[in-house]
Amino acid sequence: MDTFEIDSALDMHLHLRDGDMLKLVGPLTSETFSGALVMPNLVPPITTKEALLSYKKRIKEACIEDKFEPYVTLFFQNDYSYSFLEDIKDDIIAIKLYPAGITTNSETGVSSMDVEVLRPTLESMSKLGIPLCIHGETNGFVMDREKEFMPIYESIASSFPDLKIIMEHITTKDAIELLDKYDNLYATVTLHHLLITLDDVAGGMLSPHLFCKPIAKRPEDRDALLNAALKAHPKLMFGSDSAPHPKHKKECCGCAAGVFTSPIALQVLTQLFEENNSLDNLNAFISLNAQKIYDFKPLNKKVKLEKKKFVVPSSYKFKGEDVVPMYAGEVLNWSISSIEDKRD
Ligand SMILES: NC(=O)N[C@@H](CC(=O)O)C(=O)O
Ligand SMILES: [Zn+2]
Ligand SMILES: [Zn+2]
Repeated sequence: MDTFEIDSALDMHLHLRDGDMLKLVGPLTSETFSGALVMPNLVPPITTKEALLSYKKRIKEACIEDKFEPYVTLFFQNDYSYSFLEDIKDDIIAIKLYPAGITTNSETGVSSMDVEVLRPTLESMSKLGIPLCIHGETNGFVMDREKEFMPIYESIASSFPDLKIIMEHITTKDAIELLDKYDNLYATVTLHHLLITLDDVAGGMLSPHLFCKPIAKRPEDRDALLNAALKAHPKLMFGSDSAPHPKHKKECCGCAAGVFTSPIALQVLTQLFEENNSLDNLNAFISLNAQKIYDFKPLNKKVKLEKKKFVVPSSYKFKGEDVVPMYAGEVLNWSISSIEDKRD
């Protein structure tokens, strides 16, 4: 097969940032994706309706208007009242919970993952039907953080059976196995975690552009993630976790965590699914599963890809911003050939 069509691609975990960085990366996602779930970890994080609506407006201005829907989220706090959540419910797709200090801009996240501490907000979310997205890592040894978080997912899932819980950017076989144990547990997986292991990050020369949280794991973890994605496991969605940081914050001492994949995601996914004879499942993985899990209908946007070499730019620049994508300077087998969009 030399061409492939993706119907209404959705990125269910995306960092669009703000200011000039938003103006740089917004168009790169909105050109080809129909919509994206946008993470709230700005500085300060999105915790009020005012901040949420004005961020959504800035995203729409930065992106190609009318062709892209940003599904915005709120940063989880323990003290959100029921009436506040009831009022904001229709403006958000989910609420994102970060353990304090576990990743970029999560300092004001929750300091305890005890279900009883989280109960008031989770109870309101459950009653109002607001899904909960979680960055699931403990502060244990870096390779074990996600695995150690599994009992926490289990206690939330069993305490709130009506709450939809999304394990964000899963990186382990353990998380894949947990998916099937609870009806209300779902997950996103990134492009890079389908491709790399810790060896690619630190096994040879250090690759700062592949450094992210959670850190890439073992080959058996990557294989479990890839198998589930290739068969379009119905509880698994594509979420790039494309997380741009300025080049000088990646290529330095104290490298920021995050891999920037927005401009290459569709091409590389097509290549990966083709190589594994699974192209028939790609539209489910990249769009249909998310539509079912979150229960919405995206804007209609068709992207055609063709088997033609695409040289990944060495970096993307706008004003003072300079961001290096995954596979910078390398050649991909697939490229975008046309984009057709129309509103339903
Ligand atoms: N994934 C990352 O390594 N970084 C993300 C935050 C996150 O998703 O944990 C970021 O905002 O930079
Ligand atoms: Zn995260
Ligand atoms: Zn993220």
